[in-house]
Amino acid sequence: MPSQVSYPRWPKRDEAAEYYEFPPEHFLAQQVNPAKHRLSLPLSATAESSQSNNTDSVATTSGPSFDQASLAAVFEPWKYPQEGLNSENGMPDTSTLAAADFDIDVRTGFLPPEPPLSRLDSPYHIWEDLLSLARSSHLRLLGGGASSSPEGAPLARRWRRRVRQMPIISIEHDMHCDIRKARRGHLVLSFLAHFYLHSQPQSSHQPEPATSSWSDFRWFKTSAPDNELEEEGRGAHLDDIPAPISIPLVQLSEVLGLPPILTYATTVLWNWELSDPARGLTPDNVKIVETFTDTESERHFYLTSLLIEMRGVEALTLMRQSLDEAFVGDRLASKRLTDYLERLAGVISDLTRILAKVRDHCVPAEFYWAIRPWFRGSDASLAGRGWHYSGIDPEHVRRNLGGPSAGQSSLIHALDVFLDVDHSRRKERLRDRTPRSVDLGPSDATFMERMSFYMPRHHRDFLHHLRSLSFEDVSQSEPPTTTSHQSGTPHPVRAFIIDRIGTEPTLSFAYDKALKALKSLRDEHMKVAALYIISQSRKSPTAVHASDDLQVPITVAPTGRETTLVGTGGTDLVQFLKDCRINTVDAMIQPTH
Ligand code: HEM
Repeated sequence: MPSQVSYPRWPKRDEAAEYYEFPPEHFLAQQVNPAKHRLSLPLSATAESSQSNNTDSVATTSGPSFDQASLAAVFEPWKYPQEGLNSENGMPDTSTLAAADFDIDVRTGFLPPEPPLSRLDSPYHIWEDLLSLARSSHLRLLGGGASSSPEGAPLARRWRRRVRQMPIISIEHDMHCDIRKARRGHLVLSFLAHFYLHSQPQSSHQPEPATSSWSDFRWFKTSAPDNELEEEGRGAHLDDIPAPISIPLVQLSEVLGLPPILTYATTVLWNWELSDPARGLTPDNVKIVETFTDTESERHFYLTSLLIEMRGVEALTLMRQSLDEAFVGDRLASKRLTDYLERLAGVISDLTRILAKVRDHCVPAEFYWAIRPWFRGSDASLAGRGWHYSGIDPEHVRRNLGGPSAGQSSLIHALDVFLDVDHSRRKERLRDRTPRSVDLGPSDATFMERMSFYMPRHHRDFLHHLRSLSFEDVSQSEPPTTTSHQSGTPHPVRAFIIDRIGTEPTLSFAYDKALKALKSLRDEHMKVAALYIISQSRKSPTAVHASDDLQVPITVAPTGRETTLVGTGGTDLVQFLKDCRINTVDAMIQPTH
């Protein structure tokens, strides 16, 4: 008997939501007891449901920002499910943290099946209030320098004091066992942490306000310590996350399996709501909730990734079906696998088109100078010493964590794992590897491996599981001639295809086609990175004229002309992106096709 493991159901059309034990036939159970059965799970489920109401939304968003006609073209012919998503109506119930699952939904992929909460109620409303207040308190990067208005700096300073003075709220009221609250809590606290740290002036004193304003009375009439200005001036609070944020943030991070910092999951996967709850999750009905700058550029930046995740749901389905076929391994399976790989190439091309459209509403200079610096992680703290989590870590302990990056998208990692793109450069390839300009040889912890640390625990587990899948035990009668894992364990899809190069050339052609599409995605990504980061770094921040509110001091971004550009996750950017592309090409079976 196979060992019994509980996973979420990939729901059929009308099944009730529940967790169940994988049948031994399913590819996710084949590790323990393979049995040759073809699975015919539906491509997408269409359960009917109603939408949860988000009437308490505090969204600061405008409508969807993609050109809807061209967006529709990208999402055609695949139809994103129109139905609402609710656990009462045939959806897997991911609302409990007790579920041993990969938290991947058949209709929403790595996105939660229900819209994320857009506001927490008592007692956590205090965090929400401070987040709302952050927007009206003139918080500027590095204190705003000369661009700050006379009343701006004291307002911001008082906001930071309020953060330090807020009560420490236990997550044990109900947040630790409610995943939607836990996600929203992580989002709010990590936004607060980044607002708090990155709005502090890095040096010298800020000008005092000429007069008191109405809001001074309303929010801060009780205290205005004289030494506060001096404290911030000498950097007393730099790189220090106050206990009212750090304690619940670290606790929630443990619950969610995330580091205590802003991540891709926080800014994208859990940062959306529906314009019209009745219409369900569709590309033209989703909008971003939280931003640092309240700009269209920032919303569109997150939205681009969100739409990629949505379109990627079909890729996950195709991967699952392909693995089923590779497992069955008969002639019909080869035909089906060829078809799935061709379709996967089409989906990846759609991802490329969505990525390219980031240019439509995200202004490069705004992104580089006014938005991206808010993402800085503690590994890029200007003082270069990491962040201290007060109330959690001893005084001398500093944590070095990277800021959010779409490199943390489990979807792109899943594509790499499924197609056997090897970023560690440790596996055997069919040909000599393409040399890199700086060949560092195999690495133990590649950037991509490190990035998985920034994914929610269940998604990281899913990738680990996908990586460890092998049908070696069932194919002993027909052992693969080529191994692709360092350990010698055959990669299920690649080994299947390589074994049939001579007899079924269309199969390897389709596999390479999917890899070519992934390479094109990386080509486009490099163009985007060149536009949004490399070329901006060569300009002056004074070129940012988006609005007075976005004016940033010259010290805020990496100094004007960096010799080695560093990504948000701390990588040598150009070299790294080139390497990712090289590793994609190296996975191809017959790249000259
Ligand atoms: C304006 C848009 C974007 C810019 C400027 C940008 C920039 C970057 C940078 C600087 C890196 C280096 C890693 C690091 O963060 O340290 C990176 C990596 C990465 N980004 Fe983006 N990115 C953008 C959009 C996206 C989107 C929408 C996705 C897909 C959801 C994405 C997926 C990735 C992936 C998977 C990596 C890891 C390297 C790779 O697999 O090729 N990026 N990006």
